[in-house]
Amino acid sequence: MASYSVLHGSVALITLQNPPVNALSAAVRAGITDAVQRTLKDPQVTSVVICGQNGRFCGGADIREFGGSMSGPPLVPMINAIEAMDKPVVAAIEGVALGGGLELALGCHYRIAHRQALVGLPEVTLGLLPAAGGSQRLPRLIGLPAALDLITTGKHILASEALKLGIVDQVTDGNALNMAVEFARRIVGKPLDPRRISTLPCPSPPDVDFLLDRVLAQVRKRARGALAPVACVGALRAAVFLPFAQGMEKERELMGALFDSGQARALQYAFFSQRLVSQLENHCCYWARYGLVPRHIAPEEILERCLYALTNEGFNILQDGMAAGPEDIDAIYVFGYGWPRHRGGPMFHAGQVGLARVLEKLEHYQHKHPDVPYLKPSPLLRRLVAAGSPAVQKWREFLNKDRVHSQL
Ligand SMILES: CC/C=C\CC(=O)SCCNC(=O)CCNC(=O)[C@H](O)C(C)(C)COP(=O)(O)OP(=O)(O)OC[C@H]1O[C@@H](n2cnc3c(N)ncnc32)[C@H](O)[C@@H]1OP(=O)(O)O
Repeated sequence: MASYSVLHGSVALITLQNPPVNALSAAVRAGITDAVQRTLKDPQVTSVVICGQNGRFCGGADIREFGGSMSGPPLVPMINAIEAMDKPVVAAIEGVALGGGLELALGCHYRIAHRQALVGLPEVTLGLLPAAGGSQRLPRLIGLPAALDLITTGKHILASEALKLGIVDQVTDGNALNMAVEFARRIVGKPLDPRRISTLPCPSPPDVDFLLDRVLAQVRKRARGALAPVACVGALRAAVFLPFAQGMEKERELMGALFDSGQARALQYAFFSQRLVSQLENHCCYWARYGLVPRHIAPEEILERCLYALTNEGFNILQDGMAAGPEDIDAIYVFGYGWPRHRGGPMFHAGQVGLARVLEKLEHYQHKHPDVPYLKPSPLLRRLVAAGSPAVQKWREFLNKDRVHSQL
């Protein structure tokens, strides 16, 4: 939800309330929409400040809502309505203004931030793009090159850097909310048209096509096969070449294609699983509460059982002749499945770890879990170890010999 109060008899304060990061859930969007209506109707109110509860402006759209059907007022018309207000609206940014949170702030006429606050449009890291007007407003505010950098990387930057880029208007080491309220009182009566970012032209360099093509090539190389960074460049291209309303249409169309993609679902799953893992401690408390003694599982055990079973299956695939050599399997993992390039691929990595060690581990886990077939060491792995664990480049010699024998 969002609370509404009036300070000094004339400054409406809208406070986002959805701990811990004041994400823009349906209830928060409804609260903001109601509060905006109240400020419009209240003749005593001459300016508005939007802030977040507990020193955090807003962590963006509520990612947990993405899985279900959307309810409540949509974000885009809500932000457009704020920008269109004829009373100045100031965002008081403390803690974070990320994703939809920054997009909300970009719909305000001014942005005042605490120096340590973090701002950014990290949607790309969730397989999305900033589709609440962020891809159209940010380049109009700070120019195409800087917007391309922020939106295609999704990085968070400090408010002090955001000030240099022109994203925020003022930073303070003190209380950003107090400063925003004082600022809001002072600017009453100043023209608002130049502060409505959607009405501004999008400043772009003369070699704009060259720049967009170069960034597109870079993002394709950096995140092979990822859809979101490419869509982000497409949305920014629209910001340069189309009027705001048509750019918003393009932003919506591109977001539609991303939203239901397996990539977006996978990245959002990864976001929550990363946080769940860090709550492992709490799971221990849960066990203790019910008087259960959990079996201690070291992180290495989880890693080794997954990794060595994968490698083991690679040896079986090689032996069956389904892949010509270990390089085929490694290339699939590095270029198709994001295996860290600096580890060469699962088969190369097995060689680095030591084939004898991989075999020993598989035997150990097979002994503990005899019902798991993937842990039964591959005959090829055994033969390679017996032959003194040759380097990965030599494995083909063993394979060819095996395959000739098996065809006789
Ligand atoms: C039309 C579409 C428009 C816009 C699209 C978007 O806005 S997509 C969302 C963009 N925002 C983000 O990607 C920010 C994601 N959050 C973070 O990066 C961090 O959580 C943050 C805000 C920097 C805070 O970090 P911190 O380390 O302090 O906390 P933690 O990450 O552990 O998060 C605390 C709990 O909050 C939950 N959470 C965070 N952000 C969101 C969110 N946007 N929606 C829903 N929930 C969010 C997080 O899961 C943690 O929950 P818990 O149950 O405690 O594990």
